[in-house]
Amino acid sequence: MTANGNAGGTPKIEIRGLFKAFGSKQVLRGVDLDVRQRESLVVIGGSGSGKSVLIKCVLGLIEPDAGSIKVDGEETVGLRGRERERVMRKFGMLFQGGALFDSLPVWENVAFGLMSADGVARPEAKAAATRNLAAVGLGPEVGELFPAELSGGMQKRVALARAIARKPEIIFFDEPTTGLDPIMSDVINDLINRCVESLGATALSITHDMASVRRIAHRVAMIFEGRIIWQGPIAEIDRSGNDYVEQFIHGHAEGPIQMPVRPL
Ligand SMILES: Nc1ncnc2c1ncn2[C@@H]1O[C@H](COP(=O)(O)OP(=O)(O)OP(=O)(O)O)[C@@H](O)[C@H]1O
Repeated sequence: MTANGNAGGTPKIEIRGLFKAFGSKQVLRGVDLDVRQRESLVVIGGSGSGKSVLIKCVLGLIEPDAGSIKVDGEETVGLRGRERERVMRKFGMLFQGGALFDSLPVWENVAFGLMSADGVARPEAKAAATRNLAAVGLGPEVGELFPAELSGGMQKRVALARAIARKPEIIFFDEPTTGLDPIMSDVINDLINRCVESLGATALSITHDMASVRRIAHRVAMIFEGRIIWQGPIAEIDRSGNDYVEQFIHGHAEGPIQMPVRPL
């Protein structure tokens, strides 16, 4: 992806001192992170390190115990009802697994938000869905199929078409390439870049897939034990000088990140 032009100004998302525990399990322990306007930031980290919890806090699906999450400079922690909806209107999401509605044809999946939240009439919504499907390389005939009739890669494309349908300012990608072969992963990464660029959107993603990170990230942040322990431009990830990042990007079992494994 090309480097982003706007490094200054108000961050699109500004996270400060974010804490979240579930019972006695402290997951986020003071996350500080900025996502700049129109940049693509990817959060990496091991399984269970809190990536999904972090993204859910930003989305308002989980209430943090402490801390601040500003979107365009506006505090969003604690927003409810219409105020929360107004912020949600800026967001598009591509969930792990696609999260398509099995009972609806593809075009209705793509047009769902347009019809239900924006009140767009069915014919216009269908035309918009067809345009969005074309943007991810799918013909209008795919719109008439049901999700179960599609391959995993096509489902991801449909989920991407749905994520961009309402022209969000910020798009969240949760493991966008999980379960795809390397070639289809590359197609999806490329589509993500094109969609984010053509919308002029800001992207916040989480993934384990380093090939995907290298394709879609302007900047990378690594989360470990509930804090951001390294962040920097993607061009610097191979010379981070950080042992945790080194271990993660090379996938070594040995290193400072220890997986608790009990003997058999
Ligand atoms: N609703 C919840 N209730 C209780 N514990 C939770 C809840 N959501 C997440 N956790 C716990 O928080 C920790 C972090 O989970 P999270 O899903 O954020 O990890 P992750 O970094 O996204 O992992 P993965 O890469 O495997 O998806 C885990 O130990 C998980 O069990």
